[in-house]
Amino acid sequence: MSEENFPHSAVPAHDESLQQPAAHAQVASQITDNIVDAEVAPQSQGTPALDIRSLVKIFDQRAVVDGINLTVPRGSFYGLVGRNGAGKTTSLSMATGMLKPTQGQVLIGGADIWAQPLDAKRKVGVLPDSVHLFDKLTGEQLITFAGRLHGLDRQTVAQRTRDLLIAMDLTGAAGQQVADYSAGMTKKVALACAMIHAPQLLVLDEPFEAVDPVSASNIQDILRAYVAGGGTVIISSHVMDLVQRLCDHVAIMDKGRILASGTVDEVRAGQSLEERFVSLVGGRVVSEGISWLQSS
Ligand SMILES: Nc1ncnc2c1ncn2[C@@H]1O[C@H](COP(=O)(O)OP(=O)(O)OP(=O)(O)O)[C@@H](O)[C@H]1O
Repeated sequence: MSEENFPHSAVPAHDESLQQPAAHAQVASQITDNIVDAEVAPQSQGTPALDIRSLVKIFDQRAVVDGINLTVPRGSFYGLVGRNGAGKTTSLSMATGMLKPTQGQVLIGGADIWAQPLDAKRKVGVLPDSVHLFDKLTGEQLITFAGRLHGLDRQTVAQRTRDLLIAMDLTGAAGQQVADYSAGMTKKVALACAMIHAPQLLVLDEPFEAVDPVSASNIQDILRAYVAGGGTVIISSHVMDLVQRLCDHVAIMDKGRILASGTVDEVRAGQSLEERFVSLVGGRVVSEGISWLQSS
């Protein structure tokens, strides 16, 4: 995504009207409308946004990611679903250069994440699973810091920080230390940091976990518009309804392997995604409950 095309709705951060929910919703939708990237769209037929080839991670002599292949087309909204411990976070950590694979290759927009890390990392924004932030900074300082780390000039960073604070409904907490944020607010400020350099690809590990429904809807609107403008999003989630509603592609992962991948309609094959997931992955426990848990 071109930096110039990132939203620049020049709404002052201290505009009191932003404290009103309706005004906030209006501004958020204005920002959403603006996250349309004219430069990314024409390339959407070319190189995949993310190409994972024969990726393996061995921990303690156990392959927790066992030779996965995944091609994420540009302009797609891709869901990666799996049970706890399936290997989603490990895969996404390797895909974004945070964890060295035992074997395999990852290309981001054609750039090898290990051989051309600067080129590849410029193209991607990452929301990791467990977020370690400089939490003595305020939310505004943290987003600004992320923008400056990406080499953006001060004015651009200031505009984008303001836009992102509004979009994430964090203007009221902009001056508060991140250490004092709730889990959902921390997730949102981390998401803002992942987006500030207007990457071509967003890799988001459980982006809606702990986020309130209003903020989740606002973030979903932003991500949909980003994809409509040619950006690519990959999210991991356990929530099948969300993935079925939000994503156009999905991969089902279990025990370090991809069991099915493709468009959501292809993968669910006439069933709901949840039914398809359970039928592929199995693991439903048939029991009569825990006897000692019954009230006497
Ligand atoms: N650093 C590590 N050392 C050893 N084992 C690890 C390490 N990190 C992850 N694992 C193991 O790898 C497997 C996959 O973990 P991972 O976090 O990728 O799963 P996940 O699909 O993201 O799970 P969840 O949905 O619960 O977040 C698990 O069995 C986990 O215990």
